[in-house]
Amino acid sequence: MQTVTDPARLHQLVLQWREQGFRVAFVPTMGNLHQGHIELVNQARQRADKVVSSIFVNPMQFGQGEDLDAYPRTLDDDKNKLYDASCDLLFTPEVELLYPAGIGSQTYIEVPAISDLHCGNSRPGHFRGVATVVAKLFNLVQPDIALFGNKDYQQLAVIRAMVRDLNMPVQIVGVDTVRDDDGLAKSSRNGYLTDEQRTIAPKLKQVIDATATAIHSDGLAQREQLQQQALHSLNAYAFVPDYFEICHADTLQPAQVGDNQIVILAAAQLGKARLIDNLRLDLSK
Ligand SMILES: Nc1ncnc2c1ncn2[C@@H]1O[C@H](COP(=O)(O)OP(=O)(O)OP(=O)(O)O)[C@@H](O)[C@H]1O
Ligand SMILES: CC(C)(CO)[C@@H](O)C(=O)[O-]
Ligand code: BAL
Repeated sequence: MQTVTDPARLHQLVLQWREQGFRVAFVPTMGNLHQGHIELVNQARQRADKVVSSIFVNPMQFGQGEDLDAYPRTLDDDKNKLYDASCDLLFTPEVELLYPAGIGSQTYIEVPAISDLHCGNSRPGHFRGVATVVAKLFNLVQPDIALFGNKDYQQLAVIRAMVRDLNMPVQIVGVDTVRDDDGLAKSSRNGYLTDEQRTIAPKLKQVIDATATAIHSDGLAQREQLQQQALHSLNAYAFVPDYFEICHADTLQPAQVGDNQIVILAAAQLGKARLIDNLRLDLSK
């Protein structure tokens, strides 16, 4: 596996592959890799001849007071994991090389409507930062396909909308959430949890599952009450919930009676960790 820090060198290498007719898959990450990331690389490996991954803690998607400085940086360990997963090329740019104009002067991409909801409401400018860096990375890597986790459901929706609206020639693939045995979605930020908080953390998924069971038996007429109950349960378990919303799976707007494609989206603070999780439901079945 080759590691490249210079964007121009990365571009040169992938262009050579393209000239040779190789199909290129891309897995962007912020590092501190876990089995969720490795599943993205494994799926990329199955779908392409060459796999490129990036590790870049993107300052543009972090707000004031968020954990940009504290975000875990474990590059040597990450490189070993990517090597073991047969990644071909790792891109680890410096901030100054990826944002030569400076972040404040950088041309940006704003995906309207969907970026302002849920996580975007709590983290203003977050999805502008995500969409912009992903577009920059796509331009450098020029992948045939790019893989993202369904755990970051809204992020995936923002990226799909960007690719559609800007006619980007890349296929976006969503990969199912990899979980610990007790159901907690693997996340780099789980490392912020104390031992006691780690025992509480799986309750987030349990509350989502209980809400799904209620929707399957009673439908969506009680949507707001179900949301309130879920928030109440999370509070009782010592989370500080950010949002718990039962939404249409595509628009991410509040689900209406009669909608079949549903997603339950939740975010909650537990100690220093902001945890997110979600569940897709198909009510037509
Ligand atoms: N448990 C998981 N299963 C599958 N994919 C995941 C999982 N966690 C993260 N991913 C995906 O990995 C990619 C990189 O995510 P990122 O590096 O931010 O990791 P993360 O664990 O989500 O960290 P964070 O705590 O910052 O949210 C994204 O596409 C994300 O959706
Ligand atoms: C997609 C991404 C790599 C963009 O910085 C990041 O938001 C992430 O790791 O999910
Ligand atoms: N996985 C999403 C990246 C972030 O929280 O900034």
